Amino acid sequence: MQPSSSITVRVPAKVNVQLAVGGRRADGFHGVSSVFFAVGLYDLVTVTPADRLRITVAGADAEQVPADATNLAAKAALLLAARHGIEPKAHLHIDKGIPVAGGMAGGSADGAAALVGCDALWGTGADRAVLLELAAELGSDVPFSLLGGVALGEGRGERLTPVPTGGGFHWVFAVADGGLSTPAVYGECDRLRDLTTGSSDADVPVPAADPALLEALRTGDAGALGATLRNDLQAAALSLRPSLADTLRAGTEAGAIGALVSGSGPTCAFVAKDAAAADALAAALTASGTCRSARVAEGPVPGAVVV
Ligand SMILES: C[C@@](CO)(OP(=O)(O)O)[C@H](O)COP(=O)(O)OP(=O)(O)OC[C@H]1O[C@@H](n2ccc(N)nc2=O)[C@H](O)[C@@H]1O
Ligand SMILES: Nc1ncnc2c1ncn2[C@@H]1O[C@H](COP(=O)(O)OP(=O)(O)O)[C@@H](O)[C@H]1O
Repeated sequence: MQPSSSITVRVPAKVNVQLAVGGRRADGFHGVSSVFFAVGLYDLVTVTPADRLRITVAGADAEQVPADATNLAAKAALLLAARHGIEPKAHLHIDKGIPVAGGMAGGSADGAAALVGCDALWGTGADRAVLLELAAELGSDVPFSLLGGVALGEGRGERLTPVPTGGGFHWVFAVADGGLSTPAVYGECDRLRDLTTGSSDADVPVPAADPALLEALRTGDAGALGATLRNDLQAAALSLRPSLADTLRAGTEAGAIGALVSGSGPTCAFVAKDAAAADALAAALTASGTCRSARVAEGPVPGAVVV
């Protein structure tokens, strides 16, 4: 394939409609049963030929995103180039639409988008299985950003099985001021478990997917989905950021049919019964003063795709 001048990849955010967290593993990760759900808030990653690897970032909170080799998109480009024994010559421009450090896998999204974009730019022709394997090396959530839709993530979240869904769902996301660190939230989860059980690992049940939640997804039943949302990191996120309780309450009082912290937070996610209810809920959340902004999104949507 001839290298083209510029390739743009669109990649969605995620919310975990279930995040069941097991005990710490020997490698420091936690076993999870994570039902990932891709929603229509997007980053755009544009890959252009260059004489070396360059990263630029624009969009909301761009100044909080590293424009160096620690950026997950840069790591993805370096990994793919090393795999094929080529120089990582590309300019990766990231346009952030996904809240930064918000529990919506924005960095993972950019890692997945960079894999897809660089593979297309360099004509390396990696097949899906190879991209998924490289994605898992980059981070637990990166494979899902490639796949999109709805999927059950096991292991540390990287082993994916698609989950069938019976239609679209309407979401509102309350974006907070400032982020939360994912390792800090897992650490707080362990600390809280230590306090209550004396051991954070021994008595923690092996996480498993909730059949009622899978059925709600399969039938497209928003009310049943709202009733079965679960996030084992929520108590830890609330412990580190108590004001999130006000956000969750504001959304519930404004008519949300389900509410939870998205992943490690601090973004709060709300299920609405239809598009009009989602708009009304977003307006009420904005007026409540309990979040920086409220954004409406539908899902599920596909993973990283060249546009
Ligand atoms: C919590 C979740 C929920 O989907 O995402 P966010 O809400 O932050 O986006 C994920 O588990 C985050 O996945 P990701 O952000 O890819 O994490 P990684 O880079 O693999 O790991 C970062 C750190 O998080 C902790 N970690 C991550 C995954 C996991 N199953 N157990 C863990 O304990 C570890 O401390 C690890 O060093
Ligand atoms: N491309 C990227 N976009 C956003 N953050 C990134 C990126 N690459 C590295 N990071 C770092 O990862 C941290 C977590 O960001 P992000 O992936 O948005 O949040 P979360 O892990 O909560 O979903 C950020 O604070 C930032 O320092």
